[in-house]
Amino acid sequence: MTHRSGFACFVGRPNAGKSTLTNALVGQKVAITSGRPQTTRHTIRGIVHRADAQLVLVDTPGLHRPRTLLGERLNHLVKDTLTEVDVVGFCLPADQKVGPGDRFIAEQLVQLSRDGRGTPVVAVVTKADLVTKGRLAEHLLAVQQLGEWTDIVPVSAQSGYQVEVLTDVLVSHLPEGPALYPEGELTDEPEQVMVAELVREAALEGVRDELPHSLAVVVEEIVPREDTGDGTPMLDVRVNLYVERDSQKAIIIGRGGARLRDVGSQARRGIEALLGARVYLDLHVKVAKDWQRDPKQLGRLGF
Ligand SMILES: Nc1nc2c(ncn2[C@@H]2O[C@H](COP(=O)(O)OP(=O)(O)OP(=O)(O)O)[C@@H](O)[C@H]2O)c(=O)[nH]1
Repeated sequence: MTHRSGFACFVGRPNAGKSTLTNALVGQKVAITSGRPQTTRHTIRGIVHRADAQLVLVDTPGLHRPRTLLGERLNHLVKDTLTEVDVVGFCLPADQKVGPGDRFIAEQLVQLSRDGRGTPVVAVVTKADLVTKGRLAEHLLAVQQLGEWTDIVPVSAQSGYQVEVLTDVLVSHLPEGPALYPEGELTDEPEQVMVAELVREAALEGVRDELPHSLAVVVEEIVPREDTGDGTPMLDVRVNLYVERDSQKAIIIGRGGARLRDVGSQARRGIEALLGARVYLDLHVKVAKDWQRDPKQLGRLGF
């Protein structure tokens, strides 16, 4: 039996279902999903282990037109990722007509496969459960006409429809080779980034409209506590949340600090599950003016 291994990534407009699909393929929640666009800022990988293959999924923040410097950095990150993978899955949600955003990404993919190594692109029609068979057929035709795809696969991450088929198709484009990661390893993303994602997700809950892109989260340190009293392991996790304006700081903190306490306890539950230890979470909210437009600050905040 030949064994294949390699990298795949999903691209697509915001909300196309990339993170949810990654989770469905990997079978465990690793990336952060939400009903709002562009919550995934970092490249988070999930790994599909099979007897005949290992598929490493790179979850990208989504190609989009750069509006701020942050947007440009994200696009570079995406392009770097695309040239490094063995196969690209271009996600197009079945419940939305092919639009200018999709055409923009399609053009970029064509350009990339010309400049790069001719990376195969599989068109993935996501959220198939949301439409009728007739509508799905129409959408598949529209997607076919959008560009040159090695395959077109309709899937539903929600119902599991064709998720196995998609895995087979992606695996078929990987080179022969041994497993790249030991089994059981779900992500090679540093723990700190996942902790930051959990805090960011909790902090944006319910206030996404007010501060969608103005929040950066940096984990300063994760240190085991020396003396925990009863001997059970405990970690001190210190996290800074950066916003651009004082008014945004007030939103995060809430009246009398009530909201920040809720954010802390919600994030802490996730972090304890992730790190497998009790956690003391120390959150600090800071104002960094116009951090999205300042290259120095972007560097310091990890972008
Ligand atoms: N019904 C249905 N909803 C889905 C499916 N896949 C994703 N969704 C929903 O679509 C929304 C967006 O999904 P995400 O996975 O966060 O999309 P994304 O492409 O990663 O989004 P960005 O991180 O913004 O680029 C969420 O509300 C999901 O629950 C699916 O197969 N069926």
